[in-house]
Amino acid sequence: MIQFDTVHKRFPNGTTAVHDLTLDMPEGGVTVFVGSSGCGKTTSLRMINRMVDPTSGTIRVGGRDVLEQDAAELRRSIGYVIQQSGLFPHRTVLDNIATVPLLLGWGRRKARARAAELLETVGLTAEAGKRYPHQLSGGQQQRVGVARALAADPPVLLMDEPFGAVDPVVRTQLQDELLRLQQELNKTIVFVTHDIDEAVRLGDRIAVFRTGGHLVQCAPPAELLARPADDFVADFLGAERGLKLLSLTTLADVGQGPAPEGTGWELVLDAARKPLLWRDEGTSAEVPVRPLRDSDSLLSALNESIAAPGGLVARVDADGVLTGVTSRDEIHDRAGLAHIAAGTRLDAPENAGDTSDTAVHEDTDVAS
Ligand SMILES: Nc1ncnc2c1ncn2[C@@H]1O[C@H](COP(=O)(O)OP(=O)(O)OP(=O)(O)O)[C@@H](O)[C@H]1O
Repeated sequence: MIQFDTVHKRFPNGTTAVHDLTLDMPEGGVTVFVGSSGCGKTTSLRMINRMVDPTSGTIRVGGRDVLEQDAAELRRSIGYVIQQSGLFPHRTVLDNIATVPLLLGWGRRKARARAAELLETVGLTAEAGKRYPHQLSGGQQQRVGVARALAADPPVLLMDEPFGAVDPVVRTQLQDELLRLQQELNKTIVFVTHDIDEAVRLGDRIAVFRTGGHLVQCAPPAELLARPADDFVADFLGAERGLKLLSLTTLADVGQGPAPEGTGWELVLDAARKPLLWRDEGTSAEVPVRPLRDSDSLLSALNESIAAPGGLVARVDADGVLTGVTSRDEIHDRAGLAHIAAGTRLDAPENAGDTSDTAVHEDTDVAS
């Protein structure tokens, strides 16, 4: 859907922001750009909708060279979300969302009906639509920003640190919303972030840049975490990259057995068989329990198995009813398998063709 072919951007002051970038972004996927500050992520993103034009090279969206299209028209056909939401302060939320449909000549009634529908899609009430942006929280404003970008149903969405300015709890909620929306809408999304955890959570593929606008590696999150192309990528992913990898595997196929009864730590259930707490039979000491579902990650399970007395994790179904317990050892074993699977994926015969776009550059041409 989006193709960069040896794209170079040098600003008039001599700064090379993007260095010979070649990268394909498939339709319906989320590609996340990460890298240290000033490595060219935003410039690369902004060249897609011609807010910045490349010095050389070609960018195609849906097969068409962006430089052959009218810049304003192109921008209206591509959704764009930025960190501070970029909403018009003197227009109501509803009118903000209706901006692009109105520019496209949809007519006021149809544009507002579409805006009202989108308010609901991003989890806001109709009442919020009548307010002005400053009357909403930061997280709500970001939701409006996403709704506005989706208003004309563009196939491509560019998101530049859209959740960078909200607290971690709201950030997680917004990420969940985006994942839910993406399942429904299947847009081609390019997402810029500083936060590697956000990248791992949201990305189908992660492109790691380093200073001077060099792409170092582009690969699916599991592959990136298991097989970083070089020390730069490994350092960027952090010392806990092994744990991050476990956040990508769910508990679903980890075995479970009956909860212990009669001796040591016992799992106390309510009348509906929902876990309440762990209680020590001998001392009557009580410890809280955090039951996990099949969709929870191996990382959450490992965390809970360390915190839980006896190293047992309580497993529940979608209604919160106990299905069994899993031991710390079983979780460890599955974690080891997840690492082996991710680390050897490319060596498997059926994957003989390398699926990653890895470009390790030797020169260190930083901004001059
Ligand atoms: N209009 C401009 N004129 C001159 N230099 C620019 C301009 N815009 C960006 N740059 C420079 O280009 C380089 C890449 O900037 P860019 O904003 O793309 O990086 P980034 O990876 O998005 O950074 P951050 O993570 O800090 O937002 C930086 O050195 C920046 O100072």
